[in-house]
Amino acid sequence: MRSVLLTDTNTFEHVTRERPDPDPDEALVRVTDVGICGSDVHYYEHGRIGDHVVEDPLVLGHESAGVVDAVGADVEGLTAGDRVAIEPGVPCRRCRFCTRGDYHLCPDVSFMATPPVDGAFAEYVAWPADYCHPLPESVSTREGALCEPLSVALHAAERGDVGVGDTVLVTGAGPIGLLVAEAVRAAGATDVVVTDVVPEKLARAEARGADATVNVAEEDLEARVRTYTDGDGVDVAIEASGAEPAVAALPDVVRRGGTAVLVGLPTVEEVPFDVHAVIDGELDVHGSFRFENTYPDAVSLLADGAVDVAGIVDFTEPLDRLDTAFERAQDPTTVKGMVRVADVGD
Ligand SMILES: NC(=O)c1ccc[n+]([C@@H]2O[C@H](COP(=O)([O-])OP(=O)(O)OC[C@H]3O[C@@H](n4cnc5c(N)ncnc54)[C@H](O)[C@@H]3O)[C@@H](O)[C@H]2O)c1
Ligand SMILES: C[C@@H](O)[C@H](N)C(=O)O
Repeated sequence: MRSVLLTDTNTFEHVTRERPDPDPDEALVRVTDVGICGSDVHYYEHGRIGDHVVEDPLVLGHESAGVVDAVGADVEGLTAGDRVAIEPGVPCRRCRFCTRGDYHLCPDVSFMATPPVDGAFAEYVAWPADYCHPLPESVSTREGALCEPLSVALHAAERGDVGVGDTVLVTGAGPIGLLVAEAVRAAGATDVVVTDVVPEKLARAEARGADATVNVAEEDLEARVRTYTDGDGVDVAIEASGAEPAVAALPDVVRRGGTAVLVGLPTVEEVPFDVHAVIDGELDVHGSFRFENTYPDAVSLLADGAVDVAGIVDFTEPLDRLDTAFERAQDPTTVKGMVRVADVGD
């Protein structure tokens, strides 16, 4: 089967590999669609993310979907021909985090495209069948692949305990921020304010229904938020940029008793944070890491038309042009690039 390896920084090698045989509990999936995540681009450019270092050739891509080709002997409920979204993180299923339901916090999770676990820029993937989520007819395989960033967003909205009538600030209008805006809307938020520093990204947020946008390169965020909320601050702020000023601003823009959620990963070691404001205002500050049990909800929301993921896509390239796809993904105005691996999906 065709597969693409990251063999060095900025270097993909197209190779032919043995098609994997599914284990008894696995499905063999013919991959159709893979989204390019910022983390894929980071590994491509730098060969590492923090302590995760690409030491051996690695297949990137963890936002994927496809069509089941075959299943292992013990698999029930999935058959060849089923279209599935592939959940990329499989935990150990035994540790205290797994057994108490927080499987995304499992320290031994195998996460696609995180060294040494191969991802989905390949014709076939063998993956535990219970982490392959069937798609109804109304949900395309492209949308199935984007259940991954949507899951990050749904988990963040849940961590923020976003409820009906809330005013939510989303900092960063990349794929995660735009999908957080969708997720909080689905959770009942009635006012969604989105920030960025790139005008094209803010235009995307506006076109997708943001109630207000703030270009924080030009405007004072705290002043805009105070004006928008009659001086109170927002009920929930979800940080989805990783930018140090956006993280540092959280205590200034959340109302007393409100919630701040940290999704974006700062690239600097330390970020100043006003702890006094957190204590004085009794703010809840929550981290949000990947997701758990979100795929069924993501699929249902897509089937109901309650969220839009396909609209964040800027371009689709075939697997043969993976280098071009990664170059296009690095354009600061790009939100999401997709790779079409096989034309058997929809
Ligand atoms: N916690 C998790 O599980 C998880 C999962 C996926 C991604 N992430 C992280 O979430 C962040 C967002 O991911 P993404 O794929 O959308 O990234 P992205 O880089 O595509 O988008 C980030 C956006 O933030 C904007 N930005 C830059 N400075 C800003 C500022 N000061 N204020 C507001 N916006 C600003 C950028 O212009 C960009 O549009 C990244 O840091 C990523 O590493 C975390
Ligand atoms: C969650 C996922 O999208 C992210 N890139 C990670 O590896 O954690």
